[in-house]
Amino acid sequence: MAEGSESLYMGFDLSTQQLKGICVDSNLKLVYEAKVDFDDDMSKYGIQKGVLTNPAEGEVFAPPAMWLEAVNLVLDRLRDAGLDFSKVKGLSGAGMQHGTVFWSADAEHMLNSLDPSKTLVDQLEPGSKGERKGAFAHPMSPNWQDASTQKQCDAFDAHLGDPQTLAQVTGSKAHHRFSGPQILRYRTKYPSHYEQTARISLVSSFLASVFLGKWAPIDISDVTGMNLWEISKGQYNDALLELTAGGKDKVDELKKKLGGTPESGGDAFGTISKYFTQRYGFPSDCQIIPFTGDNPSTILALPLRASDAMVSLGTSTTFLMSTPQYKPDPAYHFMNHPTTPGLYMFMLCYKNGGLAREKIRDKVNKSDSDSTWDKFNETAVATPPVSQKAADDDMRLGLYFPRPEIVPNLHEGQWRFAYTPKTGDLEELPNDFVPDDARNIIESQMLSLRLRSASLVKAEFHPTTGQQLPPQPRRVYLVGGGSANQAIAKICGEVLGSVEGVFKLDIGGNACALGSAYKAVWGRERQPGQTFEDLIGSRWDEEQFVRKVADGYKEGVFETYGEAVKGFEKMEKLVLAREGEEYGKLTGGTVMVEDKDGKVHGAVAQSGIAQSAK
Ligand SMILES: Nc1ncnc2c1ncn2[C@@H]1O[C@H](COP(=O)(O)OP(=O)(O)O)[C@@H](O)[C@H]1O
Ligand SMILES: O=C(CO)[C@@H](O)[C@H](O)COP(=O)(O)O
Repeated sequence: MAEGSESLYMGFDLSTQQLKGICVDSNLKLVYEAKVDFDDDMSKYGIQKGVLTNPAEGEVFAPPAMWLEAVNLVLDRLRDAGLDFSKVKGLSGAGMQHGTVFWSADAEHMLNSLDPSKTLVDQLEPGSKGERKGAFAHPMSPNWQDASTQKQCDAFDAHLGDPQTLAQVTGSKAHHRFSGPQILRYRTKYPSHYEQTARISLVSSFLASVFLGKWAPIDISDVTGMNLWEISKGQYNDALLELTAGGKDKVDELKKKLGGTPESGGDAFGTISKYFTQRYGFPSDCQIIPFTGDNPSTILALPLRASDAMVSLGTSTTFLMSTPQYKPDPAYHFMNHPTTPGLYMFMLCYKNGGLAREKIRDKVNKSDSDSTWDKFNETAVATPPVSQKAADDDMRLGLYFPRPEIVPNLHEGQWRFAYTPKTGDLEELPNDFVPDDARNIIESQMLSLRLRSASLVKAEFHPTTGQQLPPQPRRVYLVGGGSANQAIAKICGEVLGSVEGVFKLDIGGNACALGSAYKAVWGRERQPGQTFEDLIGSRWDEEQFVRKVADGYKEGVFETYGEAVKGFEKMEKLVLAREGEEYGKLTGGTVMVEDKDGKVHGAVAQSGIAQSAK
């Protein structure tokens, strides 16, 4: 039973390009939403698409000061829209995963003694206006798009033996953006800043700390995206802490910087700080429910079943499933579920999502300033699957990476191939834009998802005929900015299948912030022992909240893409093998490839560019 229509709950999403704030009532109905767009509203920070870059070192970062400024602005906008903060009984939030924030020793006192007549940024980060005396030991937060830590990643993988073992222990092999390798690099690149760092937050716990008025713990889900947490033991792994901290005797100091992590994802961290009660009128008993990563928060936007998949089309493309199976592998991530012990979140995350699609859209529009999607969509839909006009034609496949990619670990570049399914031949095509790229880039992203999620989906049955169908998701839910796009939805359904079709949440544009708000509802209103799925499921209004936007499984087309997946896998391996030597030199790292006998090994030095591979 809902507590009463007067209770409101807030959810925040601090993502790459925006801070979004929303408000729902106890019945999960969206009542207010507002956002701050960093490029539009915060251009004085010099950011582009929300971040700053240092390409020479592969660094991507953003200033936490900008996020502080955005917190005041988004709350001002919600108040202007009519939100009465005195009704807000609880709030939670999400931060883009894998950003790391370094607080100074003064920060906690500063957070706890803020003057409500002044903005957060003026009090917490006066550093930009003179001597550095602010709340941060380092003015920048390494962003999830950062690729500067290959050396540290190699050390992480090697420390426990190999990438497979690290994945088994922490849920993921070493990744550039994960806090473990990031902290290791930070400690060696900025030793005095590391020394002055009293607390290390993720973006989620950074934002929670601001609302709490003291350092908030990293939650039980986001902590599993750091390459530091031993999932089976529910604690930090000492060997990995030792590597990160630089010695056994430094482990306790690092543990203190990281703070503890409570087991429960629902028990409040405490009540809101008086800065917010006094400045905005929040009630003093408004509870701060654990903030988590944006991806774990997204899977809380609906009662997701184990056979459903979510595809988040934001700056990144991510693929998410909730599953009771823990099957870690270097190719993807497993994390603790944010609310339900015994469940895990399976995730694939690509850097080249929205921005890569925008680049092709700009080519189709023949303009960098026309941000309409109409021509891109018309072209994508008019192009046949994998550009095959007749069944015997070659398939057109490509990789579109304007930024260094995570999956696979490859430097920026574009590659286009013709694949002959009958012979398995791949022939490289000229690397120039052609209009078919509109369809082929969507296919490329979806084929990669299909390839890597194959072991998690199972055979489904046709909803009306009962006929057994090939393994695929039951439903695909699209979220994030790109979910507004009908052509992407259609092609997504054709490639990934999904017996019941492709769906979109129909309650506001932001599933991630919604998931946070639902978490706040659960955190405050659950009965003893009531799971998140149970409470949200009991208040869920399927007809109002969800809309089918495209068909899923289509006999024939799904099988064609099954052939294309084989070519796609081969193409990726070919490009990895070929680019491995150069990439290895650039990053000091290794790239895993498979040889002709199917054995996987690292750093293939294959000079010259193969024009075809059989
Ligand atoms: N109609 C559309 N078609 C395709 N992509 C879109 C559309 N509208 C927005 N986007 C994409 O959504 C992205 C932003 O998604 P969003 O989830 O809001 O971002 P983030 O959470 O990463 O800040 C943009 O980069 C843009 O490419
Ligand atoms: O998981 C990751 C990065 O590791 C990404 O999903 C980020 O969390 C960014 O999300 P968006 O800004 O694309 O929503």
